[in-house]
Amino acid sequence: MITAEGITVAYGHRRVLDGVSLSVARGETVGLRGPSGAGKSTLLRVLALLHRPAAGRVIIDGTAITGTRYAVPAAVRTRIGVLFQSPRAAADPRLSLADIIAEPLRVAGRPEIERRVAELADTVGLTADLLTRRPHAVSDGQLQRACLARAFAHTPHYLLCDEATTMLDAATQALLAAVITDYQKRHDAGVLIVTHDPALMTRWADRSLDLAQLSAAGGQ
Ligand SMILES: Nc1ncnc2c1ncn2[C@@H]1O[C@H](COP(=O)(O)OP(=O)(O)OP(=O)(O)O)[C@@H](O)[C@H]1O
Repeated sequence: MITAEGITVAYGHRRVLDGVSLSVARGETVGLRGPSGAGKSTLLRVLALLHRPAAGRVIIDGTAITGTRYAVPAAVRTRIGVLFQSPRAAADPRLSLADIIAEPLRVAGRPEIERRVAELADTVGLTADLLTRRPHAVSDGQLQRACLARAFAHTPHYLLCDEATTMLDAATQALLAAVITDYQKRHDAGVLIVTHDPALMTRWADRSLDLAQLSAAGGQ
């Protein structure tokens, strides 16, 4: 299980999250909603160990985490995969799609990177001809698939999706959701989706949470 416990975050003097708690178990899909600016992305970044909260902690499979990013042991850090809203902002425009997918494998010094990239590309439905292209030469949907393959690189226990299908057409959105659901079934992964789309939330999430109800008084 991945748990946020009493998370408080302030940017300058402005408190964005105030003692927020939530948990996502392996195998379940949790939807997180809330008005724009409520702090959904901020909470997701805290859970992804990208942002250190002013108070509270993240607990992953029973281990309380101290620190963020590379200060967290790789064995724990790699249990989390993240997919952001904009693949263009999340991918280096100078790299080929193959290199984008390979990034986390190279950082970890993994062997047989080419084989693993081909396997990951296959998982998300990217054909070999697309892998040599750079982001400007593929669609948003294709690039988001590469970002999803990258998120799967270390076979995470938890996948955090921040409005990850918002800018895609309905068909591509459904395809990505199917890929994620299939991954979830195969690996018993916990999935957290942040979305403004009530239909998507109903279709996809096992349960949905309203960020406004997760702070100190009503954490769950
Ligand atoms: N790095 C930052 N520095 C300063 N303020 C920030 C930063 N990141 C976010 N904020 C502010 O914190 C508040 C919460 O932002 P956040 O993106 O977490 O909300 P959100 O619920 O995800 O919004 P949206 O649904 O519009 O994406 C917003 O007012 C935002 O402007």
